[in-house]
Amino acid sequence: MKTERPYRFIISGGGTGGHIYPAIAIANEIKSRFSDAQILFVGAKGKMEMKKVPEAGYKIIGLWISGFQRRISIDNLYFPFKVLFSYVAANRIIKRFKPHAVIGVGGYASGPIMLAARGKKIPSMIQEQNSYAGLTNKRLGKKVEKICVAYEHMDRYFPQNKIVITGNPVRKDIQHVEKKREQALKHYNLKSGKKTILVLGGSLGARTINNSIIKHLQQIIDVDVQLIWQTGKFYFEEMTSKAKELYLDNIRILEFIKEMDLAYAAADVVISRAGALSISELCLVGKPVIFVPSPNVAEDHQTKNAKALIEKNAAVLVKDVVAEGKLVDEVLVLLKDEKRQAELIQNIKQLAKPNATEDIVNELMTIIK
Ligand SMILES: CC(=O)N[C@H]1[C@@H](OP(=O)(O)OP(=O)(O)OC[C@H]2O[C@@H](n3ccc(=O)[nH]c3=O)[C@H](O)[C@@H]2O)O[C@H](CO)[C@@H](O)[C@@H]1O
Repeated sequence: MKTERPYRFIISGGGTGGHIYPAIAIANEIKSRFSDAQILFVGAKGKMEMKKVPEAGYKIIGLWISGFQRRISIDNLYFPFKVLFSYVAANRIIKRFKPHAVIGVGGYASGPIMLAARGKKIPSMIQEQNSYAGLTNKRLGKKVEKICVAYEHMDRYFPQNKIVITGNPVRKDIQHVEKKREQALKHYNLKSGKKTILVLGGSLGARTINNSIIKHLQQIIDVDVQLIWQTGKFYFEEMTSKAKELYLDNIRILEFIKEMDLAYAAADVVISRAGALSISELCLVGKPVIFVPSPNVAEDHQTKNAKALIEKNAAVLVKDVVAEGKLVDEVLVLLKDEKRQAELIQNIKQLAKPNATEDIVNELMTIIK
């Protein structure tokens, strides 16, 4: 394998922020080491990465690929063709771009590109964000050189000798939010004398969390705390129109948060889905958090992600089924209890992996040598 520079890497995957942002963090770290490196992203047509990756300054090619729907769907008729076409397209991309290595971050596009890379004996690596591995990654795990993971016991899914525990790559600006509180409150036009709750529903938003907040919004308004509430694009209009009737001086409702560093910096306590990247970021920023894991993900993996923290007394868990009844009560209790907050902050910070991105790129360099 020739390794003369400039290096060329393909990063494949996407679908949600939990796959896209780690991919961008890895790309930025490669660029900071090798400014002449060429990086090509490969995603799925129509998915979030086709917008977010170019916004981050990288080129992306979209494959015609999607998952097999578990419910009966007309789209499933196309599925075998999509697999075939995307595999052919992936081979063409690999042949033209001639990468030194391919990194798969999960999501539909990972499969065809990683398989095409293996067919051409190009070194490849998986970055698995969750405490659970999906079917595609489990299969790919047998074929790749390295698997960078964020949780212990991943040998349940992958060959032990390929696993390296690095943590998840987190965007650089999220790593140092301590000094940004005043700037953050100003950004959201909120007051520094008041407590602030940040509500996050993962990159796509979370219906149960939104319903829990809207149902008890008056309770939040009554205790005079501030709210930064990310609804996700599917729920934004519904939530803003329902909230309109209330007095909203302390409430900021947002479809999607671009400046996550400022959102974290402004927060005293956080309510969040338990997506792997949100968890890694919350460990780094060290905030008291109540997790409401999504029950709608493969093998209930968000509950497993969250439990890894709950077992260490590093976060609070409210199950999705009971959230509408008790989430707002729980967050208001936590907001008053500074002793409990301090305990959670201390424990969650212990789980942070601030060097994850550097360690992943170190591993990447070993597979091309
Ligand atoms: C519904 C679903 O399939 N969720 C999965 C998806 O999560 P999903 O993409 O929802 O969530 P994650 O928590 O892993 O990551 C969210 C990312 O989006 C960013 N963000 C979020 C909201 C916002 O307004 N602005 C913003 O920038 C966060 O800072 C974070 O970097 O991938 C994760 C990683 O494989 C999985 O653990 C999740 O189970």
